[in-house]
Amino acid sequence: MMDYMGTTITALLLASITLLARVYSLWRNAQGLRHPPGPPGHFIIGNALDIPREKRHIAFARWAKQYKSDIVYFRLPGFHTVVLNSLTAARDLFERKGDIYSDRPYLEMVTLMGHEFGVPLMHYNDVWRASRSTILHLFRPSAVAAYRPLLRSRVTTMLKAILDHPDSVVDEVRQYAGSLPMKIAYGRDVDVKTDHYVHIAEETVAMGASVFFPGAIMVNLFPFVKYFPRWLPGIHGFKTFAERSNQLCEELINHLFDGVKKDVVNGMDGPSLSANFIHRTNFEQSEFDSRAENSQGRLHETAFKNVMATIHLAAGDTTMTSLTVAVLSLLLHPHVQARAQAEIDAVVGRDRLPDFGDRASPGDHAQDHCPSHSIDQESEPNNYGKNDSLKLVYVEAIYRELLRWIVVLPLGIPHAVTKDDIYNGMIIKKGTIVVGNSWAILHDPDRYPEPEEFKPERFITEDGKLNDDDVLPAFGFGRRSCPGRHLASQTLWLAVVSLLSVFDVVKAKDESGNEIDSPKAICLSSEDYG
Ligand code: HEM
Repeated sequence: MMDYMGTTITALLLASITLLARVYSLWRNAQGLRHPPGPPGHFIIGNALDIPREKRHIAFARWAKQYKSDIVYFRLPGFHTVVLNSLTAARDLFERKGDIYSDRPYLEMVTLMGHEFGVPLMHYNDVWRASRSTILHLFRPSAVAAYRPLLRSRVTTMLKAILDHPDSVVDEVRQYAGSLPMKIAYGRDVDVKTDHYVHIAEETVAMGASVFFPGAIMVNLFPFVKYFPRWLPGIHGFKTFAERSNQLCEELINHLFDGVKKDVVNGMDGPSLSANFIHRTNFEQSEFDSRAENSQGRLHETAFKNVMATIHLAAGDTTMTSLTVAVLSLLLHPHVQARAQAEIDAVVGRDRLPDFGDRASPGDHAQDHCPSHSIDQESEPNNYGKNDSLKLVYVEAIYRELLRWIVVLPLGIPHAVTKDDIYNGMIIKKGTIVVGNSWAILHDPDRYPEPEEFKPERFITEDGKLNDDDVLPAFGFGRRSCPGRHLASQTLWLAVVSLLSVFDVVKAKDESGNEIDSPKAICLSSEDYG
């Protein structure tokens, strides 16, 4: 009897709260505060049927046109979502109001899968702050300079491998890009095609991406289904998926780091961020509390291990994909290759490979202090700041156009807002998921005429200089923007310029001599240059 009354009272309470919330929302609307425009939703399911499974960035950009608003709104059960389709809106909210637009959405499946250990999916709290500031420190522009010797040596290996196997250009750029995070974080030399940890990192990223959207999986919309028994239809699948993910995360976080620990104990360790950390902390597990740092502002081991695994996950896949896209983009645009090669010829000549000193003002090299956490400190003086007309301006424009033309993370990683906000008379409620549509921003025809065309020259002014658009939306926004972008920029630039300086990327031919859609590298001889 008491149970029955309790249930009835709870039900009445819930109904009253829902009613009050609805009345409050109607009252707000009556004050002229409406959600941003968007497709009309249906009862309960909201806009679940309007969201395409693929190429959402294009659908959202289309909605922006259809509803004549750069910011659009849709609703899914339990979630309000807003998409920002213009640079102005992204800057206004993610940057100017960064204090409230920097959380990540609360998605049940992300928690069940154990993905919150990673900085990209952490909530906006002290652990995130400490972890992110460590990554920013490790990959600040001056610290990234320390990786130049490593990048040069890896790029030379890549060029030699392509020379030996001209049809494997994509495999070799992936090897170059994918092997770097493992080397930097754990000091491991890996073959990305066969390495177990590279494979599980790829699987983990793919698993995360497949559920990191409210409507992607039922448990995101109706979290209580996690309590349902496995034998009910639809429950076993997501529970097994979550268990597999936890297993992979555990391996990624602990096994690699513990391997470095063993190497340190045996005196077998090479340079790496993990080895530096282990040496510095000398295995002391000092002063822990619920925060990520100790009183000297240093991360404790658990938080540091999570940061290393984050670097492995966040850096590998994005950079490998960017370089794969780069090779395919060059393949489709032979005239771009020819113009870049002429520039390299004029600026660098044929006696050496291009180097970072030939790079035209990428904006990454303002300060150059010695990093304290780095491996292999760069010792030679750089020549940034030398006359820009002696630099590779067109190659820099290609680098920017590559980031713009095919955006690797077209919708970035969704942010969430931690307080009710009003923007241009529209209400954005606390907890709303806020998506920056980087693709729409980088394909805005007002900023980038003929946005579907691959035109590096759009970044060059009439007097032959680079303009000030460094396509940062490709790396996200505000306080959550990519802290690895300086490393990414160096890694991509060096690979692209080196490829261009040694090879033509052309279409391969099948056995009958017909061109096929996969790339092949042809070494440029001195006659080709002439
Ligand atoms: C071409 C390569 C890369 C691209 C296109 C890229 C892009 C992005 C984007 C779009 C975000 C989301 C930003 C936002 O939420 O607004 C992000 C976040 C992040 N990236 Fe990258 N990234 C790249 C390489 C890297 C590298 C090399 C590292 C590590 C060294 C890295 C580490 C991270 C981390 C830790 C975050 C999460 C930041 C946070 O939530 O506070 N990324 N990246």
